[in-house]
Amino acid sequence: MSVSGEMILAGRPTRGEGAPFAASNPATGSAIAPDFPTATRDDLERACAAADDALAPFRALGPADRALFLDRIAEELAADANAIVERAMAETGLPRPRLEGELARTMNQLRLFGRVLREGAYLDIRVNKALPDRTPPRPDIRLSMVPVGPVAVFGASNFPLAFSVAGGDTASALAAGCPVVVKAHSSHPGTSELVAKAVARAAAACGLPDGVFSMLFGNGADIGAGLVADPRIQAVGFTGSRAGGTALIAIAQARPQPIPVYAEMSSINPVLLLSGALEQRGEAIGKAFAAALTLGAGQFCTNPGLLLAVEGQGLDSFVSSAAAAIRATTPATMLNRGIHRAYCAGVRRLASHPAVTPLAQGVSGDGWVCQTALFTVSARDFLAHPELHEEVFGACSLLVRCRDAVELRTVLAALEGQLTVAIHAEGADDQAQAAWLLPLVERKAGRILFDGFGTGVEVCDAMVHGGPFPATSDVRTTSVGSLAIARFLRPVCYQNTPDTLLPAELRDANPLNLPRTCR
Ligand SMILES: NC(=O)C1=CN([C@@H]2O[C@H](COP(=O)(O)OP(=O)(O)OC[C@H]3O[C@@H](n4cnc5c(N)ncnc54)[C@H](OP(=O)(O)O)[C@@H]3O)[C@@H](O)[C@H]2O)C=CC1
Ligand SMILES: O=C(O)CCC(=O)C(=O)O
Repeated sequence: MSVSGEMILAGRPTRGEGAPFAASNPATGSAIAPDFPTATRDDLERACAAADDALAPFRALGPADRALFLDRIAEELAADANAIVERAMAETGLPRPRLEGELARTMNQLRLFGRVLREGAYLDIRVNKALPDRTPPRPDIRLSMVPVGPVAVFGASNFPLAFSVAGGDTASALAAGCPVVVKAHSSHPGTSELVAKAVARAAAACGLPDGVFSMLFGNGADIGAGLVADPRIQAVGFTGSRAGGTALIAIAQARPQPIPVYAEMSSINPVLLLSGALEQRGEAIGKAFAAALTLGAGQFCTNPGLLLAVEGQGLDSFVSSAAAAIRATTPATMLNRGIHRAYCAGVRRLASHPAVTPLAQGVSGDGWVCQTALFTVSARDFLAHPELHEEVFGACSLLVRCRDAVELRTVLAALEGQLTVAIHAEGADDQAQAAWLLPLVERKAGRILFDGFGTGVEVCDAMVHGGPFPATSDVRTTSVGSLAIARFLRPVCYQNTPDTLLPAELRDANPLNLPRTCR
């Protein structure tokens, strides 16, 4: 399958009529053919109208048939795997093994939601049968989940497959029964086209209504903002910058009918290095930290951007080992000019900050490459300068040196919400300190992990990839793992409803054989 510059408009390959743009190869800075004409307001209108029309028939399909659709998307992606990976390599500068792994993860996510649909627990079916003899009598009351309606998904630049056109947001929204309109990320339009065509082929093969899936090219301020404002869109999935996420939240809140925006934005993922762990294995943790920091040029929202540790010999051995590993890191190509520019500006800001001292820098290079950087600051200065708490997206981290555990806790308390907090602990004293810190850690992050780093999110039932603002805009949810489907469902209760009028999953005979709570 070749890239031709087409969007998917209500299930069909369509050439936009708006101003065209081209992708750039971040390794060379040169444009990659072809041009991608963008969507017009009319295209946006058609995509949203078709999505709205598709809602009822897509819901009526039932979980088992939607599972077949998700499995079929995975098959279509597998059939086009080589073309998708090669185009993504050219558009993102990410290496083949990373993209092959990401494609496999994308297919597994789709299949995971297929399993979720077949198991049926996501519907949280509750049946309270009538109690006519009770005083007062209880009516028959039954609850199930329904799709919220058409969902807008914004592809992320840093995961061109797993968080993009057929990524976790799209997979979980489709699984919930919501038609999806994707606003493609302009950094990888060719990859987006290939993936969108795979989704469209799957939809056609499953005989689904046209409007179940659309994917539009266009800039954020116009097509992106228009999509969130469209009255037919009922929820938004987004991964990207804090500025972008908060802009979309403002648009969604200003609508006559406000809607939820599930935005995953900014996180510096504090790593707490407790004294016992540093004394026992400071050197090994230093090496492991440098590897986690530089993975994918640090372009992960789970990147370890902040280290908190108490001064001492263990910390010294951590620092010398991490610094040596960082000095040896070769420059890696970043995703695009904007992300490279923002990274360089962030590193310059830290380097020129009077309270901050550089500890190590990686090898530098030409072009849009990431030169790894590690800085340090005292806890006192960190607390006095909130601007040091901001994310620098890329392989840059800041070590906060604390006088004692109480000061470390004070620093942690001053931080904003996070996706992850990692704790390195060894021995009884560290365990006791971790137990003392955990209630605070729980308030800060959606995922707490021991003796590791947050990069590399497992896609499974127990995963939480979320957290308090600004990590995400809704602390109650996750964008990775099977619980992500809950973002796109809402409960509906049926009272004294004739059996034949109930959704199949609520009928007395339980024809779909799904689990239910009956009391
Ligand atoms: N924490 C994280 O997980 C991530 C953080 N980032 C951060 O984001 C920066 C830029 O990266 P990028 O991926 O382009 O993220 P952006 O947030 O800039 O863009 C993401 C998507 O949102 C759209 N968008 C952005 N602003 C608006 C707006 N005001 N109204 C409507 N749509 C909008 C963009 O459209 P368009 O580009 O067409 O305008 C794009 O499709 C990085 O330097 C990094 O700091 C990036 C990726 C992940
Ligand atoms: O590490 C992961 O797999 C998830 C990363 C992520 O969500 C992001 O970087 O935007």
